[in-house]
Amino acid sequence: MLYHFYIQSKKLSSVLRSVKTLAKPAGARGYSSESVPDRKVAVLGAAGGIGQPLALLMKLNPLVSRLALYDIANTPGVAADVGHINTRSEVAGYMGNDQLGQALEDSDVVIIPAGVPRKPGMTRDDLFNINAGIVKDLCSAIAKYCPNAIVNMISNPVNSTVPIAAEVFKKAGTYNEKKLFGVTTLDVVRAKTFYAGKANVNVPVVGGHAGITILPLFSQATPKANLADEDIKALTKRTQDGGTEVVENFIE
Ligand SMILES: NC(=O)c1ccc[n+]([C@@H]2O[C@H](COP(=O)([O-])OP(=O)(O)OC[C@H]3O[C@@H](n4cnc5c(N)ncnc54)[C@H](O)[C@@H]3O)[C@@H](O)[C@H]2O)c1
Ligand SMILES: O=C(O)C[C@H](O)C(=O)O
Repeated sequence: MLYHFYIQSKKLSSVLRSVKTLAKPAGARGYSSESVPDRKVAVLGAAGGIGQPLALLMKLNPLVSRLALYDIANTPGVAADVGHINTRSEVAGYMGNDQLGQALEDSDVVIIPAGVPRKPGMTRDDLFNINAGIVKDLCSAIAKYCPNAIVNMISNPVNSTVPIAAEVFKKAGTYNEKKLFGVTTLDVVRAKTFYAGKANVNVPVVGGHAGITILPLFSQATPKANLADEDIKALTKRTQDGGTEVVENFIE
């Protein structure tokens, strides 16, 4: 899991750099004594299984200057813990709906792993009823407190939570298609690992983040391997079922 978020964190670095051009004029709110500008990242669902390692990785990211960790429980402890890491960013914990606005205010990037994860035997769609409501409420707050932020949706089912976020932002008049992302980097990482199991390969993955909507393009992979059709089918299936492979191996 940590490895996956390392990759996502690397991708996030380019998102954080692009914040400069997307969200504000260059140099705005920069520290006078530093060349690195002020960038606030908020993690919603920061005390969870994904939120905690993600908070750690954001704390290690030199592009982040302020890190807001929000959850409905346990964020004071998580924020104290992560705050002990001796990197540049200031960490603050926020807990409960009353503190959501403060957590989001001035955020350049919001990352959302809030909600329920699936258990063995469940599909991501089985999470819809609970997570749709959570995501809707969080996105309404984003539209109010940081309407210009880049939003990265991790909460499943990503294929549905991203459209929910889009509709909330459209209704609020804050929707920007260039600033709303579903985090599907795991699919790319899995495709690369199953293709070659090592660095320096590239496998494009298009589509969504569930079952057959995950479409790794092994025919376009580099370096080229001239795989047989059966091998491509098997690699595609393993990539599509990667999340299930992880979930089935977690025992309560
Ligand atoms: N997109 C991806 O690649 C990817 C990868 C892994 C997990 N996920 C999804 O991320 C979500 C979280 O997974 P997890 O393993 O961290 O679950 P978890 O249960 O360990 O953590 C979820 C956290 O969300 C918090 N939460 C619940 N309601 C909230 C609300 N209204 N506001 C703020 N926080 C709230 C909980 O208190 C908890 O700390 C799941 O939906 C899971 O399927 C997506
Ligand atoms: O599969 C899940 O439920 C979690 C995540 O979407 C994953 O792909 O690992």
